[in-house]
This record gives sequence, C-alpha cells and structure tokens, in this order.
Amino acid sequence: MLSVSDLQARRTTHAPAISIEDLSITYRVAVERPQLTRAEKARLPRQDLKQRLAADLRQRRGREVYEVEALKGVSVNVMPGAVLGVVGANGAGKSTLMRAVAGILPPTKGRITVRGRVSTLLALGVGFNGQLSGRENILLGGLAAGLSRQEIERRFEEIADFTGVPMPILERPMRTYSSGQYSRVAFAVAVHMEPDVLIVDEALSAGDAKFKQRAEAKMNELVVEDTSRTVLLVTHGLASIRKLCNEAIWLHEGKLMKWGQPGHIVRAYEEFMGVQGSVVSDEDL
Ligand SMILES: Nc1ncnc2c1ncn2[C@@H]1O[C@H](COP(=O)(O)OP(=O)(O)OP(=O)(O)O)[C@@H](O)[C@H]1O
Repeated sequence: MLSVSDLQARRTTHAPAISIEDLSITYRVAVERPQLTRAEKARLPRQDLKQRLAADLRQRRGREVYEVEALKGVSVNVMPGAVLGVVGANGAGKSTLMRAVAGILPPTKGRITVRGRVSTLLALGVGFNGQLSGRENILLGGLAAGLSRQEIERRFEEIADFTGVPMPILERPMRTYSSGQYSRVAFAVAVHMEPDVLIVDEALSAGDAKFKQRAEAKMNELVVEDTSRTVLLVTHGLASIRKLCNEAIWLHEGKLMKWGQPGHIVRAYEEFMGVQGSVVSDEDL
C-alpha cells in the first residue's frame, strides 16, 4: 500500500508544470479618434450617408472601443521537463499565450497554473527599463525572477560576459542600445536565472550570427542537457521545433488546432499553410 508521502511524491511528479484550462483572452482596445480638419476630411474616400453618420457619432464620442479575441478556449498541459514548441501563422495568438503563462496578461476566461519559477524571454524584452543601464537591468531582472541580491551579484560577471556587450556600454542607459545589444542582455538575463519554466518567444533570431550561435548552444544546454526544465518555445523556425522540442502545439486564429509530436504538428501546419519541407527554416531568421 502507498503511504501518504508516496502519494504526495507521485502527485508532485505527475502534476503538470503548466496547466492551461479553457483559456480565452480578449484584448479591449480604446482608440482615440483624431479631430480631423476640413481639408483632411475632404481627402478621405467618399462615404455614403450611413457611413458618414456612424463616423460622425464616433467622432462625437471621441473614442471607439473594439475587442480582439486572441485566444479562444485553449487547453494544454505541459509536464515537467517537456519542451513544447508553439507554431502558428502571424496573429495566431502565440505571444498572447506566452504572456499569459508568464503572468503578464490575466485570462479573460479559464485558468492557468504554473508550478515553479518562470523566466521569460519574450521578443520585446518586456520588463526592462530603458532609462536604466544594462548592469542595473540585469540586477533588477534577477530580483524580478526571484534571485537574492547575493545570488545575482555572484552571477553578474558570467551574465555580463555572456552578453558580449562591452562593459562601458553595459553602464549606459538601455534606451541607447541597438536592438541586437538589447536582445543580448535580455537573452543573457533570462537564461541565467535557472528557471523551472523558461519561455522563449522568437529569441533565437536575436543578435548577430556570432551571438545566435552562442544563444543556440545555451538553449541546447538548457533544453536538451537539463531535462528537468520545462520550456515553451515559440518560433517560425520550424527546424528548431523539430530539433529541440518533444511536443508541439499549433494555434490558428486563437484556437488550438493540434497538439502532438513536433514532426506531425510541423507537417500539418506546413500543409495547412501551403508550404512544403520547412520553407521557413532557421536559416531564414
Ligand atoms: N496589445 C494588443 N492589443 C490588441 N490586440 C492585440 C494586442 N496584442 C496582440 N493583439 C492581437 O491579438 C492577436 C494575436 O496576436 P499575437 O501577438 O498573440 O500573435 P502571434 O501568433 O504571436 O503572431 P506573430 O507570429 O505575428 O508574432 C492578433 O490578432 C493581434 O492583432
């Protein structure tokens, strides 16, 4: 018979690292209507009476609100140690899903449970403050990821070294960085936090050829060599999905189309998109 601690251990080992249940996310966007001059109005295409009345009404209200259903009832479980690839056309909802798992976007409906420390490597390097230096952002990034000040200070040299960004530049405000330098710092911070769950959104395309190689080697170390880490990998580089992932999902217009082995998912996605044999390869990134 199993003891309580056996049961607890079993539950811990079998609990998903990420569970996403019936997740829907709707963005509400308020657009301020600009006040047009008579000359600007005259330049707009001719509208019929109904369109003119509707436009006048919007203009008088001063703003318009519209909604985008970016995710519609998505359910997926990711077990600890899994490397889940996420594919889908532009606007499919991939980044929205990543932001939701990272806790940046609250679900409109449904539930997300993440077990362990999450580190995000999102395309836009969210969380960095452009007014602060690279060094300060590295320290703050570490604190935000739950490391102690001593832990970050201990790792600072290694992180700074990994970025390959020269020290004098690391002392300057990040708003002065080139996009590649910015990505290098974002990547270095995220991969050195030893997270339980690592979210990588199009980050392998960051940086120049040399950094890309270093980033890929680091990803390999994090993903392939350390099998305890759970990884979500969003990329249009389908070869990476085949090479690094052991599971994949395909999103389309906010819906989960398929979930299964990376090879099957990539093939189904390519067929749907009308491209063959990884036309969109990593070399194109
Ligand atoms: N902040 C936002 N406000 C309003 N709509 C948004 C916002 N961010 C994304 N969207 C919309 O939500 C949908 C999903 O966008 P998302 O960025 O998640 O797609 P994606 O699959 O990551 O696309 P891509 O491959 O182009 O990066 C799109 O229709 C997009 O226009």
